[in-house]
Amino acid sequence: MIDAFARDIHYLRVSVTDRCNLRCVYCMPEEGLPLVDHREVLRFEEFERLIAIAAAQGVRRVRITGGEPLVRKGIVPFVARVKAITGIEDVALTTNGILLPRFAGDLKAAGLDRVNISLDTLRPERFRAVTRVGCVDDVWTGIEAALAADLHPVKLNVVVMGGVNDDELADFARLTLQWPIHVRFIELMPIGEGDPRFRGQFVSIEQMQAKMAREGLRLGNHPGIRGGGPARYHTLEGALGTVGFISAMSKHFCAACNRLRLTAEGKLRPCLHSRQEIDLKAPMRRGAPDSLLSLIFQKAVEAKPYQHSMLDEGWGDRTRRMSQIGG
Ligand SMILES: Nc1nc2c(ncn2[C@@H]2O[C@H](COP(=O)(O)OP(=O)(O)OP(=O)(O)O)[C@@H](O)[C@H]2O)c(=O)[nH]1
Ligand SMILES: C[S@@+](CC[C@H](N)C(=O)[O-])C[C@H]1O[C@@H](n2cnc3c(N)ncnc32)[C@H](O)[C@@H]1O
Ligand code: SF4
Ligand code: SF4
Repeated sequence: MIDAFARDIHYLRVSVTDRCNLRCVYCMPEEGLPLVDHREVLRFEEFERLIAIAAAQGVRRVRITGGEPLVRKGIVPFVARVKAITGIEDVALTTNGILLPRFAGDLKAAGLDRVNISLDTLRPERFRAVTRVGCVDDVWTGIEAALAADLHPVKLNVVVMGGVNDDELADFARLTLQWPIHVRFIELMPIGEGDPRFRGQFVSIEQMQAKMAREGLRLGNHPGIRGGGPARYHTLEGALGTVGFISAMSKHFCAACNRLRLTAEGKLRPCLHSRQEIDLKAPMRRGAPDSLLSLIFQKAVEAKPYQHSMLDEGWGDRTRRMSQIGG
């Protein structure tokens, strides 16, 4: 699907649940969010139908996200069904990793291509503070399980926050000397719970790179690894993995945007930042044929803005947090 700015939209991010087993401070309020009623969340068969319709229009990559996708029952057979859809070449999952020890092998067997695992700190007490409930060892066991299952390339997502974890950049980067993993540093976005933190804790990619250089790390350019996202990759000499940067704010990558989002409630969101959402669930449940649902996909593609305006406008959307959009 080609949008109004000649961008090829071929990547669908599917949030299969708004629920999560963590409460990351920049993503969810401590008490959690009012849970969407089960009946309002799409059934896996409904997601499958919509993904097949998107694939028929040129979507080739699917990322399963959430909330935490691994807390939803039936996720493994769902992955297998998505992988079997004609036209889908790459099925990836973004997860906090806590449940990967249990699921990595089965996900691989079901056809999952790869995982991105979110981990913002290597320090146990800090991890507990950032996620409010989590245990960092569980994520490490999850990373090892993903590597053992060959869910390759295994990427780590690190949201960098000033005064919280920006003293761990070198530690994270050095992990790539010992492990074949791809560490990606992400700029904090003023979305949902990230909004009030943004002003005080934002660290730009340029600042991160300057800090790493001061700490003696020499990053060489790297042509990139398998993926459809916006990260720019570098590497340390002799490393098994890479170090990537996702500059969502300071140097956004919207001109190369390739994606649409489908929320757990069956709404198409043309842009991460824009509030607009287009409902697919109601027409689908009223019996709309594939041709009509295809048109709705096209409308969403047409509605994509050229770029986000988070720097000028901040968030201001009280109805949505990152866990509800899928990141
Ligand atoms: N501004 C912006 N940020 C995004 C977008 N998509 C993903 N991100 C952020 O980039 C980070 C990494 O996202 P992932 O879910 O790991 O996916 P990805 O980097 O697109 O995936 P691959 O490169 O295909 O592995 C997350 O913090 C997302 O919130 C987007 O469309 N716009
Ligand atoms: C919303 S989570 C959903 C998937 C899964 N629960 C996880 O944490 O990987 C997807 C990604 O969004 C990132 N994210 C959430 N809020 C963010 C914010 N305000 N700024 C930047 N990234 C954010 C998370 O760190 C994570 O990598
Ligand atoms: S970032 Fe992921 S793991 Fe953390 S609260 Fe949000 S959805 Fe859950
Ligand atoms: S912020 Fe919007 S336009 Fe920019 S890359 Fe993300 S989805 Fe695309």
